[in-house]
Amino acid sequence: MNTVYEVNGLTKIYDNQKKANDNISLAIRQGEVVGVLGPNGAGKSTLIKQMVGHVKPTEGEIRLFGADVIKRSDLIPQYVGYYDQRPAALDALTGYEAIYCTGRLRGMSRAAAKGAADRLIELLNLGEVRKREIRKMSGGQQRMVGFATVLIGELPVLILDEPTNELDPERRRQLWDTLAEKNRQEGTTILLVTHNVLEAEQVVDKVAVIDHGQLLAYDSVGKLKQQVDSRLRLELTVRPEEGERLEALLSGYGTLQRPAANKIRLFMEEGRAGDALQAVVSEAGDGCEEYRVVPPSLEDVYFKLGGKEGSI
Ligand SMILES: Nc1ncnc2c1ncn2[C@@H]1O[C@H](COP(=O)(O)OP(=O)(O)OP(=O)(O)O)[C@@H](O)[C@H]1O
Repeated sequence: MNTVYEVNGLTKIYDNQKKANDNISLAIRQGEVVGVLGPNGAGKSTLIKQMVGHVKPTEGEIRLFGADVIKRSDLIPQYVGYYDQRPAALDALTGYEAIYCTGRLRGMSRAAAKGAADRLIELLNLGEVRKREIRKMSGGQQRMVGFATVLIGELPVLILDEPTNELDPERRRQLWDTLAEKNRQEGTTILLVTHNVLEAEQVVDKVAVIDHGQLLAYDSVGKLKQQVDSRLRLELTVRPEEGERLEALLSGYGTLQRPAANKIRLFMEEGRAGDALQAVVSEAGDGCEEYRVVPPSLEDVYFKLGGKEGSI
């Protein structure tokens, strides 16, 4: 598999002496979907801004298809579609114009750009804002138009910084589905920063976890999960006054947590799940209002590796 991006020993110290990236090295191969996770201020945006040539590294190198992007920043727009929040520079254009013009800037013919803009408007349900100026759109609509401008031109690499911010659940799903489809059909390489860990899990192959500017982990979702915890989790919603009795009932099956008065979590080896469930079904009675068994999630990985609760 070809290497798309290679980041070696990347460090960024801003003028205020803030070290936002600290010796980060990673490689992204063709066709991979990589999620960058980490709490607020971890250094995620700083990393990708350097990868698209918007911020100059203090140390280290970044190669895009083998070329040094610091020396050859002209190559970036040819290969990389970068989505940074909303298309502020295009504020005075309508939805259609913004998408079409971006296609033209990427070298498409008039007919090709028109056809592609029409298809994207249809695909992303943007008919309502086709003729509306971007500055008069809602935040979510602006973001979806921004997303369409990234997609036009079928660039081989997409880099997206928190693309689902401000989007409603239906739009979020549409965005994730569109990215997954693009990756599957065109082999597009995708790097995205997101706080939607649970949603990202449906799409990403690999995860980079960053905190305090350092890369804490970089691996496939499956490998990270194994590394963090391969146990299943039984989650119960209980009547608080029954909590102690139920904890006693389950204590022999694994490790218990009581995250809230009405919640009990039991981490257990796969082989114990049947017996633990049996105990709940036959002995918990009214004390347990709801229960479910869940495998380790990307969210578990994130928290275990240093992500902070409340920051996603
Ligand atoms: N231009 C700048 N000058 C000085 N410090 C900066 C600059 N940009 C970012 N920082 C600082 O660098 C650190 C990393 O910021 P960055 O935006 O990369 O984090 P992030 O992980 O993307 O955060 P968030 O999830 O909140 O968007 C933060 O402490 C931030 O305050």
